[in-house]
Amino acid sequence: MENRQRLEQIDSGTMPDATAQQQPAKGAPRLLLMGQRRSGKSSISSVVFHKLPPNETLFIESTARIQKDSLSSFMDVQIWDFPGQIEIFENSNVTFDIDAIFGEIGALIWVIDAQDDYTESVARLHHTILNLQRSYPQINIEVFIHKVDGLSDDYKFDIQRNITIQIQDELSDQGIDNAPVNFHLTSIYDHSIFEAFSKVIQKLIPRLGQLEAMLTNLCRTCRFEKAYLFDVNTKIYIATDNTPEDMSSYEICCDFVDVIIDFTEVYGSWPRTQQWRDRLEGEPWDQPLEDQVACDRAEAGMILSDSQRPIMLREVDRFLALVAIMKEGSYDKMPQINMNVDVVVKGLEEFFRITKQKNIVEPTIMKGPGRPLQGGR
Ligand SMILES: Nc1nc2c(ncn2[C@@H]2O[C@H](COP(=O)(O)OP(=O)(O)OP(=O)(O)O)[C@@H](O)[C@H]2O)c(=O)[nH]1
Repeated sequence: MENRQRLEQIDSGTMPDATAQQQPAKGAPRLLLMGQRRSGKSSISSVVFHKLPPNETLFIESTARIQKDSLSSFMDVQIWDFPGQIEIFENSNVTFDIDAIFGEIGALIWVIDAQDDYTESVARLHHTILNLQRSYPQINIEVFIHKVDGLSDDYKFDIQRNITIQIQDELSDQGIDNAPVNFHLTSIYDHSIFEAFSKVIQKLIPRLGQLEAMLTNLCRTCRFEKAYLFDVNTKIYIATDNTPEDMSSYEICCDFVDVIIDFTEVYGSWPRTQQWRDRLEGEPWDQPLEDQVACDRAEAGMILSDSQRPIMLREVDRFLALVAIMKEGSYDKMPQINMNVDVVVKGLEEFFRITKQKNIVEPTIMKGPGRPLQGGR
């Protein structure tokens, strides 16, 4: 208890924007950002969760205390950003309450600066994994090999191979062969950081397989190339169909979400005047407006000029949107496509209504040292 209080005294800082005012949701899975000083932890958190333009991270000051942040979206998540100099397991000045940090954890994200000498960071990561394996063997450890912008593909993959082999060899020397450690190449200057976070968050979603099956079926029936379910505020995709991963599709869909959000922020929404409505319902359409629109939610469409492929966005709820890239020539089938999308959107709504309720009824799903979240991949 004393340790917990001490921890709370150390970590009273928050991020400088509106979401930071919220108290971290109790029982919400926690993502811990750890790694060496200046490896890019605060930048990652600010770019992904606070939309800070990457160039402005140059002015972020070094973190002196644990920064706690909470994301209230389709699911509540806490993000704890640790100062690089804090050594949790062997600290002669402060004893940390390890259970207060690692209980209820969703994942530990270890950030390694790929543009710097990473020997010490890898040694600390190894030490951390060994300590966690004793009490929390199921905690997902996600290693972000970060700042890979400006590095050639060969060099990036060399670094990834080196780090992976080093960690695996050292762990297997200690008799640990199946530690849940995953590696991602990331940079805040492109979409790779959002993609990596998407993969981390997806592991926290109960029954992810059902979501993927819904999107896979939708792609098959509507002949979509790719479909993503986006958390619109962070551009994290929380599910996609089962066709092979395709970074360029994800980038296009991310940019489309950005355009729609920016457009909405600038122009907002406004009620139609009666005069405007009369014009829309008059000649040559002669139908009530409600019968003319495909759905009663926000939707948007655009044709990609590179190959005449339409891209569509449909709001699911205030946090989520379905974004799909269609095949060339799909415009002829729009009525059918709209009907199918309607059904899937309703299904998605129902899915989140049920899983949210379940998580409230069964709080133990997200508790317990190192317990995996139910249904995680
Ligand atoms: N080139 C490049 N620089 C990055 C990237 N991410 C962060 N940086 C830069 O790295 C520097 C350190 O970033 P911080 O986010 O303060 O690092 P930190 O890990 O939070 O540092 P501490 O708070 O000291 O632990 C900043 O100048 C960032 O602009 C990236 O993906 N690529």
